[in-house]
Amino acid sequence: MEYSIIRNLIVEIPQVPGNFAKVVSVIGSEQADLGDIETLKIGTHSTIRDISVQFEDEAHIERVVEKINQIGGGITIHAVSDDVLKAHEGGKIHMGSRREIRSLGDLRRVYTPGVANVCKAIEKDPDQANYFTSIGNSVAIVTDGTAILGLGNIGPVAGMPVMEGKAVLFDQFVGISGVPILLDTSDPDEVVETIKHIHQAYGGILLEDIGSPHCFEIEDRLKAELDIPVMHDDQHGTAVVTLAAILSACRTAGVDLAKAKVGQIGLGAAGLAICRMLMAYGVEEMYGSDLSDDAKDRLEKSGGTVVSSVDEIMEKSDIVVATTGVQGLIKKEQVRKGQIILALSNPHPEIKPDDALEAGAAFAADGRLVNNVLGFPGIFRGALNAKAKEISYPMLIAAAQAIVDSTREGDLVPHPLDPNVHVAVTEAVERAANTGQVQ
Ligand SMILES: NC(=O)c1ccc[n+]([C@@H]2O[C@H](COP(=O)([O-])OP(=O)(O)OC[C@H]3O[C@@H](n4cnc5c(N)ncnc54)[C@H](O)[C@@H]3O)[C@@H](O)[C@H]2O)c1
Ligand SMILES: O=C(O)C[C@H](O)C(=O)O
Ligand SMILES: [Mg+2]
Repeated sequence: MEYSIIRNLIVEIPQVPGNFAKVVSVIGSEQADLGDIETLKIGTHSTIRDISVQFEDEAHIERVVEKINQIGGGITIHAVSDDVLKAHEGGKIHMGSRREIRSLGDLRRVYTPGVANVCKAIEKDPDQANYFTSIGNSVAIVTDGTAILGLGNIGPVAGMPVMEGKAVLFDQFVGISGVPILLDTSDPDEVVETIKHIHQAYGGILLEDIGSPHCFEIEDRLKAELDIPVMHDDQHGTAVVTLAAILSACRTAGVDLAKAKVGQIGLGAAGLAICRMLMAYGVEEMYGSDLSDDAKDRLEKSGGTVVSSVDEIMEKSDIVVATTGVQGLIKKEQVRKGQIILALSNPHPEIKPDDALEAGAAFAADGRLVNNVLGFPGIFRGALNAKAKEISYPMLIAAAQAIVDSTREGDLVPHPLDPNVHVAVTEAVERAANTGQVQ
């Protein structure tokens, strides 16, 4: 069963023992996936609950609603609401101010004429901008909309909810102001030129959901031409978290990563970066497959071995990572006993972790669990804290190591809401930026 829709069922349940269980059992017997339950109102005779449920499609929702309404005894569905859309009403972010203006004195300090002195101080010594503006705490989240999650080239405006989401994570996890920038061009010359012209307002540039192959040239050129940290999240944020998950799995399984055979399905932005990171970490046998000859060439040039098909990767590899954007690409029959399988495409993985485990995998995870949210916030916080001019390989390895160190024995990665992991990544990256060393 593929769950692609989340809805909230607002259900009134008369207070008779066993009534709530009847509702839950209908949801279970119809194979819908029960999520959070919130009590909205406790009355004398009945309780109103908001039950979050994942469904396959609209027909599935209708079936479950009808069955619940048929239970009888006063059990009634009052509304079916969409929690996800509700959470997006009005957008998820806004630019706020850090100073209140309550008096004319405040106005003169915060704005004119006081502000002119600050401008002159920065004109005289541009470094002062680090202390008297928000620049050093702001990161531009830049997309051209060409590889939004695994949804493909849906354009930058359709990708805005993802960019706003990244801004929310930046703010809540590490206190960075993330500012979405939507580009209506994918031409590397134009993208680089545009970002160069606007970069001065930001302490760093996070490139997000920019497709391959143009993402490689864009990132390389920006890194060379700007003296602030630039990182393509889908490449390096993903590679860091994937390396961390693989290291944790190897730790638990007692496997030596350098000696393991690793297969990567999909050699786009995320896939190629994962291969490069794993090979730099010491993996000797790195296999990759893609539909595009250019993508395969890039892997060969980076030192990996191209194989012809998904079948061959599944056949050969102890550890399999998939980042194709293709839901259900890996079949249960292709899974080998004891494999570690990370099917990282969002919103739908190449194989569901439960299916992979059922087919014999030793570890399996999807892109909701192994997600670059564990990496990019702390990587940028650490880089900004250190006033680093770039995000270097030792900084990325330090981030991966910090994620491994924050992972409980037996888990693949920490919980993304664990504030300790973002602090640990920040500190490790800052240390690596200052010393050039991982530890
Ligand atoms: N979990 C995470 O943190 C995370 C991070 C980044 C990307 N992703 C996911 O990875 C996926 C790819 O993202 P990307 O930025 O690398 O996109 P991309 O477009 O750069 O790369 C996708 C690659 O997959 C290849 N591909 C497509 N179908 C294939 C098939 N049947 N067999 C082999 N290769 C195939 C394409 O040719 C392309 O090279 C997306 O679904 C995205 O959500 C997940
Ligand atoms: O946005 C995410 O959840 C992860 C990643 O950046 C992706 O593109 O899928
Ligand atoms: Mg992304």
